[in-house]
Amino acid sequence: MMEWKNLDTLTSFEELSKVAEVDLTKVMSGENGAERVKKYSTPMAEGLAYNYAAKKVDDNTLAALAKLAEEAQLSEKFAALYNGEVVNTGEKRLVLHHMTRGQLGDAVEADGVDKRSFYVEQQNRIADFANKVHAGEITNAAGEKFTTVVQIGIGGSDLGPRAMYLALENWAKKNNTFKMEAKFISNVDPDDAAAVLASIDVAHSIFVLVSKSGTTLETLTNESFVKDALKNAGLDASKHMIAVTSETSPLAKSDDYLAAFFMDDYIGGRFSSTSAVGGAVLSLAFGPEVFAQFLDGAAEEDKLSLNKNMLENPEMLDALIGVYERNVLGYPATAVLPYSQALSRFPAHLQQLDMESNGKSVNRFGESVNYVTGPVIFGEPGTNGQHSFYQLLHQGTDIVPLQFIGFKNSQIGTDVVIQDSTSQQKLCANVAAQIVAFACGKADDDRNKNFEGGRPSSIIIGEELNPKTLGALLAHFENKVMFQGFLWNINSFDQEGVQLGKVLAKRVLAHDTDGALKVYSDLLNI
Ligand SMILES: O=P(O)(O)OC[C@H]1O[C@](O)(CO)[C@@H](O)[C@@H]1O
Repeated sequence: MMEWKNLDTLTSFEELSKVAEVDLTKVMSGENGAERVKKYSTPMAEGLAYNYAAKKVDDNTLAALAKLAEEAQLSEKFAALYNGEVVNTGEKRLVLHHMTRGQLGDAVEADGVDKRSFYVEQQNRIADFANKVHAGEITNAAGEKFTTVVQIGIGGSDLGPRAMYLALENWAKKNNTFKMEAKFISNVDPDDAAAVLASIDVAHSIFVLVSKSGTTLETLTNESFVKDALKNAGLDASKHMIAVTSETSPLAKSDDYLAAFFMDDYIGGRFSSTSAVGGAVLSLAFGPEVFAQFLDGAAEEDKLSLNKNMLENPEMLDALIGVYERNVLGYPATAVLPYSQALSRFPAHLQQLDMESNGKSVNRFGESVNYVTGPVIFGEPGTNGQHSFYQLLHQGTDIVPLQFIGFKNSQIGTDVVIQDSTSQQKLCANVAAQIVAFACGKADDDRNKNFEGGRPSSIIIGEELNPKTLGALLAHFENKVMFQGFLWNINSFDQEGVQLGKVLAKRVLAHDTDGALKVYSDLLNI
């Protein structure tokens, strides 16, 4: 029988906290280190590998983590999720984003339809629409082709799709699948929309309004901003806009759009990159085949997440090690450090994915938990981060676990040899150096120059960032976050914590304020 229990009630968690802490400075030095790097690695989909040699684990820790995975019933809970149980208890919803890229278990019927068929139908509709735009069958009023796609959305309706677009932009150009440039408007700051509009040719732009709820203030404001700009340019806004929303949202039945594509309430915003939310902009930008490859990569990684053997399930393993670091070793944050410029917005996407999902202090039954949950997530691409916040990571008073991502090859392939190495080699040399520097440190009599070491990291390594490896990478983190939510016994699929600020902002705009809120409103001239 499946039981949802708090982490601190599990015997295996108690046992885990008694396992001796691994001293990375010892185990990662010399031949020991070489052996560990070869041993502590597990294959991911699409030729990626999750290497955890520089984590504070050994066979004893791993055995304790495996027991924890079993007692917490991680595989059973994942099965309950993809087989259509109401796992999102807060909102009383199913959680079906995996179905946008495959069928992991039973067919799930909801709202009177088979959900997998529904998501595939939307993908097909988007593919057909994108193909017609690329072929010049759907054009602007003057019969000219659209050249630019602009996504209007915020949170999950922006971060994932934007990060994925940037991740594949240069790959698509190099592989001759680049169809249209994409831009994104998210912030309600008027300078965001104004700057994007000033940078494009509106007459040849198609706008994708993305809002699952159809009620998000920022997105509706930016829609009006864009419609105004189109009107001022003498254009019919409804001929330049499509919508991605849920069938129950106010946008669904509007005549304001050329077409509407649907997702539903069973796909959380931050888990929506593989739904129509990412599908529309990515299919328009790179073609539906590229989007399909991205889905294939995610589907392959999802299959690995089914593995009951933790050592062959990179997502479960990553999640368990993260919980060990957070709840036993007491580390407060996690840095995501892709050594790939194309992944420049990937950490921002993971921030929402992880922190909006697992930033909770009550369990799935609404009771307070007596342990810490989701860590603070931040990150920047390497090597830029090295010249910014790595000082604190190497010598600061907090230990921050690190998640490196690196690829053997660049996407564009243009490179230069300076001092006997290419830029790509320099990039990769840096990530290798950082892992060892963080783990082993370096003793120095001058305390200011001393590196304690013992700072854990993992790395996901691949040949190249392409649609399939990107899909696998995305699914890895989505599933990791989900497994951690199961371990903490929290609901990773709602986000009540964003509501209070929205309510107060409405009061400010309605001039219904007193006390501190009134004074801040006056100071900001509202
Ligand atoms: O797609 P929507 O409904 O506009 O929501 C956008 C974002 O707003 C949030 O609900 C938070 O306010 C996110 O979870 C979501 O990704």
